[in-house]
Amino acid sequence: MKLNRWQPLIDGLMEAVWLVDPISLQVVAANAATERMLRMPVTALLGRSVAELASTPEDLYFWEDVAAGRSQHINSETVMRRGDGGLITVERCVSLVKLGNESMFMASFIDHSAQLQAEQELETLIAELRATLESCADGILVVNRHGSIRGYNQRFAQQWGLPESLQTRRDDPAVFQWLLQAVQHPDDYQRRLQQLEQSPLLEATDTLYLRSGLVLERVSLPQFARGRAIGRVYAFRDITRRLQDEAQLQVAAKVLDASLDAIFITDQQGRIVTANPRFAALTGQSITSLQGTDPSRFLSHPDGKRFLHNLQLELAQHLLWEGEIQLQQAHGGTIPCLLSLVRMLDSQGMRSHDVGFLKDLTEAKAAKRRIEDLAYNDTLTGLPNRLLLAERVQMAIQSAERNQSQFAVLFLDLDRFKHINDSLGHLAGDAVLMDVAQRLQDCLRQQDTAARLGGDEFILVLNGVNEQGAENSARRIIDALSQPFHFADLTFSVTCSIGIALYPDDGRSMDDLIKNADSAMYHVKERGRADFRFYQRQMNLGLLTRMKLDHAMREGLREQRFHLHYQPQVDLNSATLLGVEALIRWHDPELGEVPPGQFIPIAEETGLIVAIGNWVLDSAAAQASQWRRDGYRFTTAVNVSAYQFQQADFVERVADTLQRHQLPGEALELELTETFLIRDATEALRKLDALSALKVRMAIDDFGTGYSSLSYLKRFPIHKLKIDRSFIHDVPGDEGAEGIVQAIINMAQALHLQVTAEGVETEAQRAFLSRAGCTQYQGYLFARPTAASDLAPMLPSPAQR
Ligand SMILES: Nc1nc2c(ncn2[C@@H]2O[C@H](COP(=O)(O)O[C@H]3[C@@H](O)[C@H](n4cnc5c(=O)[nH]c(N)nc54)O[C@@H]3COP(=O)(O)O)[C@@H](O)[C@H]2O)c(=O)[nH]1
Repeated sequence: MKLNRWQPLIDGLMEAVWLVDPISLQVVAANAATERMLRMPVTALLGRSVAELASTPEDLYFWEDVAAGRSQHINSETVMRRGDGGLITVERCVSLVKLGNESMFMASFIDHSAQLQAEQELETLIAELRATLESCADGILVVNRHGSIRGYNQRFAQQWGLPESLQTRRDDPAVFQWLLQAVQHPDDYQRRLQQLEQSPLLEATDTLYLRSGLVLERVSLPQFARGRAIGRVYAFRDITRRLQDEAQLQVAAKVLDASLDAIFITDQQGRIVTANPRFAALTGQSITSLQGTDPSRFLSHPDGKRFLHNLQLELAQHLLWEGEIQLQQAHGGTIPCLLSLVRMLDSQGMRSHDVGFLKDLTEAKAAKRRIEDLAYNDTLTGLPNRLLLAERVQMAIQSAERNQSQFAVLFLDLDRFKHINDSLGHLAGDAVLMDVAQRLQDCLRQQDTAARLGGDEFILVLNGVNEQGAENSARRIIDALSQPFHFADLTFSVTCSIGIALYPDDGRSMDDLIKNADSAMYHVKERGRADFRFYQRQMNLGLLTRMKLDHAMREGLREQRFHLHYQPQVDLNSATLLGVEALIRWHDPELGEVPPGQFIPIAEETGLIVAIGNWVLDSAAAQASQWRRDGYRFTTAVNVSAYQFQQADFVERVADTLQRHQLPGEALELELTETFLIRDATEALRKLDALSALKVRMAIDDFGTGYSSLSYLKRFPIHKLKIDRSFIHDVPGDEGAEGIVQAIINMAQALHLQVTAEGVETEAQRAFLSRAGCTQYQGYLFARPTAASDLAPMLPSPAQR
């Protein structure tokens, strides 16, 4: 074929080429490149109409135009169908060429499919990269090696607050300027950028503080292409929150470390994950050894296992448990602690951690105990104070009410305690008080209470005792306190006075009981101290009554409203009058006849007893002197109060009285009580010796009710014992009373003392006393106290004078 001679020409071409007959518009030749491009043999093309092979309208129209002579050339991109049915994009160029003397259309095709695919793939890649870039949580900025911006993502724009206007135009200097003004330290920022530009291979991580408050971590990595650095990628990570969290964690860690509370944190399984140094110190374990352990092994509670069960329930329900526990220590001890256990939940509401806060209560408890001690106990002696005493008395009242029983309140006051303080100093005084407190406690049973009211005043509450029990205790206490006290190298003695009030007869409240016991104690003081006394109703006349009586007594003295009665003291067998006892009487125009048992105690309290006693002494001496002048030789006895006896000039006054009334000393008998002698023995002995020198007789009144000690009877110049009428009242018949009366009589005989029985009212009493060896008596059996003028018939006849 003639066309074949062009075959080698087109076969040598790289592009796919067809030769098309201009008349038939059929393919007359196609080269091997066509075969490769269309994946079909050339033979499948030869002789075929180009219109038939056209795959697009453009190609079809072109070949129609060629056929009509309207066109001879086309060069554009078109689509061709391959042998396998696939379409390829080609750039196709058709021109009419002269080959020798023939004209021929030459169609050449350049396959753009691969390029197009590469372009599409590149686009896809770029799109993917863009999507990746945009989905990245970090801000990304890419620059080329000259520093020009290649791209950045939206996150970057957001982080830096890049305005829309800068994002939509390409203006690198403006963007960089924006970045520069956004940082807090532009100079440092700039310097660092220059360093990075000068060192294209440098990998760096920096922290940038933006003015907006954001903190960005910038990771800068060189970008390589074919082994060469072609630019740099900056990744900006927002670490603001992380820094804040870290800062908060650091603060939290510091707080944990510095906390005075012990803190532990457990995981979901309740195992300790961490604990602070305070918890480690309290438990005596290291933090590492605590990790993984169950904190319940350190917690104990009186409720035992029930406590742990309840704690877990409470935590589950209220996410909080608070209460007092004992913290077990490694060495076996325990510490009282306040535990606050807080449950933390995760975002799903499940148990995440339990945090335990422990406050050591040791000091707080000690302080509380100390406050309670201070509130309830006397600081010096440690004995209960008035507050605690009130509680104890209240309990005693309740118990007595329940059991229909009694209890006793003893008011104890040390005698002349002020002297100890003044002469030996307050340290000695304190030592005595502490010693007294100890001795009192030693005397009491466990159910009793010894309290200190202050100064040298103590209150004792004896539960469930009656009069006898109270008396026994009082005697025991007086005895215990009479034992020598030692301070430094000094030894001295201390006595006390005790007043006793019994519940319910002497008061139904603490105040009443203490007040009445105080009154009774006061009477002990007045009657010579170092003794005890039960409260008697008249002791506590109201203040108004006391003041009224005091006033009336003073007026009575001025207005001579007092007078004396005399009661005979007679020989027990012959009834011969041997003496008389002067007894004061007072008739007040308003109050009427006031018995001495009522006004003498008040006069003793107010001190008026000295004036009254002086008046009695003077009046009795005057009467005795008169009897003396009338030829009678009996003695006249006068009662002397403790306070009166204590007067420094007492002996001189007696001497003066005797002298003024020309009365020999032996005509006067002074009746004293036992406590006078015991209280200040040396001073008492001095006075009694002086009175004895005046020949004045001394009788011990109410004998048997006090100490009744043989030693003082032997030491003192005493002439007579008067057996108290309370013993006489019970004889004959009461074995105890009989024994006491007999013992007193025997004692008096042994000491060569006279003995007078008081209050003899019956013949039986007189007969008993006679059998017992008593020689004298006084009492209603013979005569009541009576005026001197009425005494005449009873006076001894002149023969007996
Ligand atoms: N310091 C002074 N004390 C005085 C003086 N005068 C009296 N007193 C004391 O007052 C108390 C009561 O005295 P009084 O009411 O006078 O009672 C005396 C007698 O009346 C009473 N007595 C005598 N015999 C009987 C009797 O058979 N039965 C009975 N029930 N009572 C009787 O005893 C009182 C005398 O007691 P005493 O003095 O213990 O011997 C009383 O304590 C007086 O001491 C005074 O001038 N100064």
